[in-house]
Amino acid sequence: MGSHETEPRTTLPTPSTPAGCDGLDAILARPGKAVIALDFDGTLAPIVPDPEQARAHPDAVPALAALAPKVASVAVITGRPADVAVRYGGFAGVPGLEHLVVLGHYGAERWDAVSGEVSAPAPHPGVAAVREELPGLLERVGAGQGTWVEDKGHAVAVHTRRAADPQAAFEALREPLSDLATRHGLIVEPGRMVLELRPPGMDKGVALLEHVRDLSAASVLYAGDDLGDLPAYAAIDTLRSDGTPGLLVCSGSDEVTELRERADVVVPGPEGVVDLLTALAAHIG
Ligand SMILES: O=P(O)(O)OC[C@H]1O[C@H](O[C@H]2O[C@H](CO)[C@@H](O)[C@H](O)[C@H]2O)[C@H](O)[C@@H](O)[C@@H]1O
Repeated sequence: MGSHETEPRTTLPTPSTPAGCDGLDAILARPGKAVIALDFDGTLAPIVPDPEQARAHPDAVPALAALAPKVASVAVITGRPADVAVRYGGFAGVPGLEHLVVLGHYGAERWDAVSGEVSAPAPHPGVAAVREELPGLLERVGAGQGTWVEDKGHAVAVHTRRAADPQAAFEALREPLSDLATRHGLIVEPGRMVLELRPPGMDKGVALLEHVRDLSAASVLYAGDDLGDLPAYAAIDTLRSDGTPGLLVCSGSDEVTELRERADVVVPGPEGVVDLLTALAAHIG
């Protein structure tokens, strides 16, 4: 269900694993010590063909705002630049989200609602070099119409969703883009019909671990939909083995199966994520 129905769903799903049950129990037992962390595209925002048109699900911000005052922290951890996620999410100046944190560029950037400021690392020189070489490379490999370059400042992403055959275009670009990234000290981050060339050294797992440990949180929920979320899933494994329970949520799609297989709870896309957040807030009371 979603925005078209009048009653919000308040039934919490039963996690499919004992560890997931422990995670959910721990969040409900001591919500004030829980971190709720979520990816943006595909999790809070429905996937759309044009990345510049992505926006948070209309019920996402109200759901986050209802939950945030009841938990230790709500954080959005995204591959987007932090300021872009804040804009597309509509996260700034929202009552209830005064302490929201957005960790952008896979955790390399941080936006705090408290200050409204973004802290960002120095640019990696490889990004400028890649930006320069990319048009020539795309022409040489015959990347067709519909292949689109998103300049993210600290990274460059090549999208194929709008190509005639998105998956074939994605596969054809994998190797040449990997070579280009390697030559300039970058890595390739594959995602849903996107290959991103970005600096190494940070991922959503590192970002999530730091955030949870900074807050001395006692439990954590992470929701994601794409390959770039797998390090955050691994971070939850680490936290669990250190005695901090966690809940792995997959915002399900047909495009990525890896998360679905590892998740404790699978929900049907951003609409299902919103329902879960709403149910959590209702259960915390
Ligand atoms: O970490 P995320 O918040 O999930 O960001 C990952 C990438 O998301 C965006 O691309 C994806 O969403 C687009 C809009 O729905 C879609 O068109 C595209 O196919 C998806 O891959 C974004 O454009 C990238 O910069 C992010 O890295």
